[in-house]
Amino acid sequence: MTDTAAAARLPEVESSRAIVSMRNVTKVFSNGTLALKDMSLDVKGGEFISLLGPSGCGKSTALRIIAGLGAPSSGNIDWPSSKINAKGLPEGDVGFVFQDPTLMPWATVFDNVHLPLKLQGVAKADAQNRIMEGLASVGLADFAKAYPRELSGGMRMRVSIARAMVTRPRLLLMDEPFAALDEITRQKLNDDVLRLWSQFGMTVIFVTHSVYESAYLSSRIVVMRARPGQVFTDMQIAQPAIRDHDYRTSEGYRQTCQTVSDALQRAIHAAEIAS
Ligand SMILES: Nc1ncnc2c1ncn2[C@@H]1O[C@H](COP(=O)(O)OP(=O)(O)OP(=O)(O)O)[C@@H](O)[C@H]1O
Repeated sequence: MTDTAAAARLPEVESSRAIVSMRNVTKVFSNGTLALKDMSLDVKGGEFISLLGPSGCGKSTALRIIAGLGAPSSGNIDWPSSKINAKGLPEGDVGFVFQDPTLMPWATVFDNVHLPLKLQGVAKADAQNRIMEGLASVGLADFAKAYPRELSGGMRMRVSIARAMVTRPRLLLMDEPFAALDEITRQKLNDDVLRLWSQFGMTVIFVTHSVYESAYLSSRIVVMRARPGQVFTDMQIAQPAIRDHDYRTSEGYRQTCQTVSDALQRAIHAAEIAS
């Protein structure tokens, strides 16, 4: 993972056609909490969308509903261009990275990355090339035989990303994946994710609290508000196709951070007025 690789050119947004659409999704939990109200969002192929908002505004709830890890109370999720399985989910089209790497501690790095393919019935021998390619793509080809306890937090997260990518999902969902990591590791992983996005051209929805992270990564930022949780502002981010250390220190990046930060402040204020 060199700086050159991190600075790879980013993909174009494919088309005007959504690969997934949230349509008027409302979520009320069994304890009565209204987590989302009438949330609609069209996600187009090749986009890198950050869901940004204050704690409790429903970012994770929205992501989990898109992933099929929770059902909406009303409204629906449409997959206009995917083959849908019996559970109403797209076949093999979605990968999920959680804040915690959630690796199996008793299994090697290789076996952890094999898991999604194993669940699809792909034997280890047949998966060998794909797993090793996946590990190489996150700089961990030499750690296939290691156990999670032997890795740093950043390396464990890389394994988690390789595992989510091993089925080559069209849509990668990431729920605050780097929130628990130190700033230096976080910046490196931000560059890794941009490089993977460039290499594989998947669509990404990335949940974060960080204005700076969202401004660095995204082609589009959806700012959410709380009480009720819903989209407050939806912004296209006019950034250069190449993002690297120079971009991090540029006036363009500073201005984007300012614009996003202002939108976030307005979203927080709107929720305060409503409560
Ligand atoms: N399983 C649940 N049962 C009841 N309430 C829940 C459940 N999960 C989330 N909530 C509530 O729904 C609201 C939205 O939570 P959610 O985790 O989606 O917000 P978030 O924006 O991701 O927050 P954070 O940034 O702190 O992770 C919160 O009020 C939360 O307490």
